[in-house]
Amino acid sequence: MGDAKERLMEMFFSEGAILFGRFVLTSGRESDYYINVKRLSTNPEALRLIAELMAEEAERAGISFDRVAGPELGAVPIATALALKTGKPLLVVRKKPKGHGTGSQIEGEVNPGDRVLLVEDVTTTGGSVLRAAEVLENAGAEVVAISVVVDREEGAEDKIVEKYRFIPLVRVSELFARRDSWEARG
Ligand SMILES: O=P(O)(O)OC[C@H]1O[C@H](OP(=O)(O)OP(=O)(O)O)[C@H](O)[C@@H]1O
Ligand SMILES: O=C(O)c1cc(=O)[nH]c(=O)[nH]1
Repeated sequence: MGDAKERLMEMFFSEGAILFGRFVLTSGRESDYYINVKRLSTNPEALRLIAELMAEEAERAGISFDRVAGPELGAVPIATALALKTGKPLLVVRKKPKGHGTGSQIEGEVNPGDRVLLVEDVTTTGGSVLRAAEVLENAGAEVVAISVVVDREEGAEDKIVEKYRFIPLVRVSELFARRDSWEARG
């Protein structure tokens, strides 16, 4: 765990996954930084580390699950990598039901009583991942935990733990604590 997490945290800096400037977030909030986890989830080494850490942390927490789910879009490669790592089938939760064809909001087979590990790339308010959890529950699934690559420590955890186990791999304060030493390296 230690080495994999350290390497992943280093990659936030080396892969340019932390941006500074003025950003509007999905919740409408504004921020002077942005974590672009897509820089990591599109990098094979980082994606593998994320899947390994998520699988390890779920095991350490004693969480057993039948399926892995990821909300569109940021969590899709992460959930896919975790499905490959664990051998558990994948569910993809759309932001909205598909407007044609099946009309479904969930891709993949979900059955009543399925225990689902729901993953996310970033949590700020937690609103996006909680909406996806509700979609899964409306289909009869049980969300046994929510695992996220980075929690921005802006309130998501408090809301999520009201109902679910929450497993952040990295808290944003851990990244900021490494910023000076990373920059000092030149
Ligand atoms: O905790 P919240 O306040 O809901 O914010 C976090 C959400 O915002 C981002 O998604 P975005 O809407 O940018 O979509 P994308 O993954 O499709 O790029 C991110 O992937 C999370 O889903
Ligand atoms: O809240 C968001 O929309 C958000 C914040 C962030 O740092 N990164 C991201 O992809 N989304």
